[in-house]
Amino acid sequence: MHGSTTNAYPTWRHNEQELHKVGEDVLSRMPRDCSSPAVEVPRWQYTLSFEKHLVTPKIVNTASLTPHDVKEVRSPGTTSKPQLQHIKRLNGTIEEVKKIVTTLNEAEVPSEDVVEVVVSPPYVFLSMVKSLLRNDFSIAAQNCWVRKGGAFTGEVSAEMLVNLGIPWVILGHSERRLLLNESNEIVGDKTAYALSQGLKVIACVGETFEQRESGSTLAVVAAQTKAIAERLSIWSNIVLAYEPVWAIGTGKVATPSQAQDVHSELRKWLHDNIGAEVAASTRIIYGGSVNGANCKELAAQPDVDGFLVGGASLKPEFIDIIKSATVKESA
Ligand SMILES: O=C[C@H](O)COP(=O)(O)O
Repeated sequence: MHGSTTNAYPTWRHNEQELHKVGEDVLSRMPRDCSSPAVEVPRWQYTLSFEKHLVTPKIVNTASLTPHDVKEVRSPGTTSKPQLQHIKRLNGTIEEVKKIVTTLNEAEVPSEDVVEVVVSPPYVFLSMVKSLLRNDFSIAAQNCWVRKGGAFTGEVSAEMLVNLGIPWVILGHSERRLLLNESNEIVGDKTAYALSQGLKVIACVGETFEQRESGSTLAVVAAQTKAIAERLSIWSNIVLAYEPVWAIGTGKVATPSQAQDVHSELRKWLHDNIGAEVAASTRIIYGGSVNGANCKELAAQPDVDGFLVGGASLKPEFIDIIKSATVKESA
């Protein structure tokens, strides 16, 4: 669907000319702003991100793993079970990661048919977490290469994640969009390729503070979503994560109304541009300063299907966040 760019990324064996072509292609698509989109999954999803103390999804810092995100997602009217994903950024040590996993393993949380929990540690901890984590929780990587693996030193391919038995990958997080210049198109390409290899994707979208202030929030998330949607034909393995950049790690959580408004518009966009079934079945989770105190009210919003949690996932309150998946059921 990308025409000339479809085969622009060589595989293992390529020559210098091919590499140069890839580099030019990537650079030519680097964004000058930060508008981007996201994806889908079953109803409820919780993503725990150990940003500074834990181990999972995102690669953030190296020294300390902090539980960065716990997300709960529930999509209205879907048969799919909740999904909880635990994401950790680039922080942490082996000891810290083990401690977090132990806490998760000992936690009493709703059953798998109520909430799906996904833990996302940095690459280097994926195998360890996979071997230690309870079987009813899943694992996600925090990123993967845009195309088939090859001579791209330092990158990790979707094929490698599949080979490791990692079922999920988070793509398009605002930190990668903003700090590493990942454009909407690159995020869309990454999503399509990861899905083609059998990975399930949590695709992140969200506006900056300036974009919200200028009234372009919906246009930004729609453009981000469109760049993903136009590269997909099947939506069963995608979860969309709405993460307003201004709320990530700031303590300034979106109000339930703000979150619901954007989630509702994203679902409407899916309905109008993809179809009613995809709109109803795609989980749209919220991320950005979710904690034990605000999770229930957010989870009660009709179009909030789970959370992508960062900082709070390092604390005991992340269990409360997971449990908020039951809020709608008891309403
Ligand atoms: O990956 C996690 C999200 O970016 C949210 O992070 P946060 O819960 O620390 O704001």
